Amino acid sequence: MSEVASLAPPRVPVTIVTGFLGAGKTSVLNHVLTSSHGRRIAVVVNDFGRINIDAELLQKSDGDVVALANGCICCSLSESLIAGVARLVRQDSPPEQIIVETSGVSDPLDVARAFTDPELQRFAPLDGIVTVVDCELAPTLEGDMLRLASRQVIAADIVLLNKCDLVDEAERMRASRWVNALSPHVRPLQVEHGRVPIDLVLGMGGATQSGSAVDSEPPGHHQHEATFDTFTYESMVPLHVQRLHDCLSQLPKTIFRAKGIVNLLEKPGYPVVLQSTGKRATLTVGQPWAGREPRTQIVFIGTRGGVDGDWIEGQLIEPHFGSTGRSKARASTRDKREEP
Ligand SMILES: Nc1nc2c(ncn2[C@@H]2O[C@H](COP(=O)(O)OP(=O)(O)OP(=O)(O)O)[C@@H](O)[C@H]2O)c(=O)[nH]1
Repeated sequence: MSEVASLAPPRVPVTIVTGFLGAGKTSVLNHVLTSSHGRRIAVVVNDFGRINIDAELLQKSDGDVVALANGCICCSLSESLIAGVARLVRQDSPPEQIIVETSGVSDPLDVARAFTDPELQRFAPLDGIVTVVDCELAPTLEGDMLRLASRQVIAADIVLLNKCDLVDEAERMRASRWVNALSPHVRPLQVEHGRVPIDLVLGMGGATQSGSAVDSEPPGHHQHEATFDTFTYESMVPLHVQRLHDCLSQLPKTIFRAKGIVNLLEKPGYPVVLQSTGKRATLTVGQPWAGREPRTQIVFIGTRGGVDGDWIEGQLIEPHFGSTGRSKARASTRDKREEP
């Protein structure tokens, strides 16, 4: 009997954390991972850009992190998601819970659909979908961006109205009404910096709302690659803080998100974490590079055709580096994907 039990795959519930670009998904994840709950949690993080910056920013150092980059787990990386979850569950000491952080361009119902696979349902059942909303930015979205953000809310079992510190009561109510109009069954929870009660995210006890929505949604209704572009700037040459500041302050509205690790001229020996969402940007000094080679890696994400890599490079590359020095020093890429 005990032998049979040990041969059966463990059942590890999966929570999907989703939300628009920069809404605060990684903040939620870091809050959960660093809180004292005594549970062993593994995470799958997906970044749309070529480099998985989120994996770098996670406050988790053991092996229970699966990083999937350069695509979206709701479409091009769906099989990698399934394989990653399977690997986590089948390891010698499997986690008690898996959290999947989608990229900001993901449609969570498509991610959830991967979990309708009977085999996956057996060992990694979907527990629920948590959608993080930036209550400052969400009401300003339009067109395709608004449609995507709306789908993320419609899919939610729980909605977190994040960044409440940045808005007044009237704006919080506005964001709250927007959520309720889309999804009358959820009561949005107001939070700051992703600080959500842990039990709300872990052990939701079955994907009631998301489960039924998944079944009723037709597949293949969206194409991220048709909607979003990314550009990755990479360089070994230290970057002047003023250049970075000037670039960020002039970013066109078509770029929603920039994030990465910066090798700043003014801060030798330390990587500096760049976070930029909408018109806000922060730089935070990280732990020393130690053995790592200092380099700048910044991913820019925006609308299709709205991310001008040449312009970004023109802003960031130090003018005293001639063309030879530049080509050696940098390796930026307009992130390539299959055309839809
Ligand atoms: N003021 C304020 N800033 C926040 C809050 N939550 C997150 N941020 C900041 O917003 C930026 C984006 O937060 P992340 O948690 O990385 O957002 P994300 O949704 O994971 O971003 P992507 O994965 O790129 O889509 C970071 O600079 C955070 O520190 C909040 O409640 N208030």
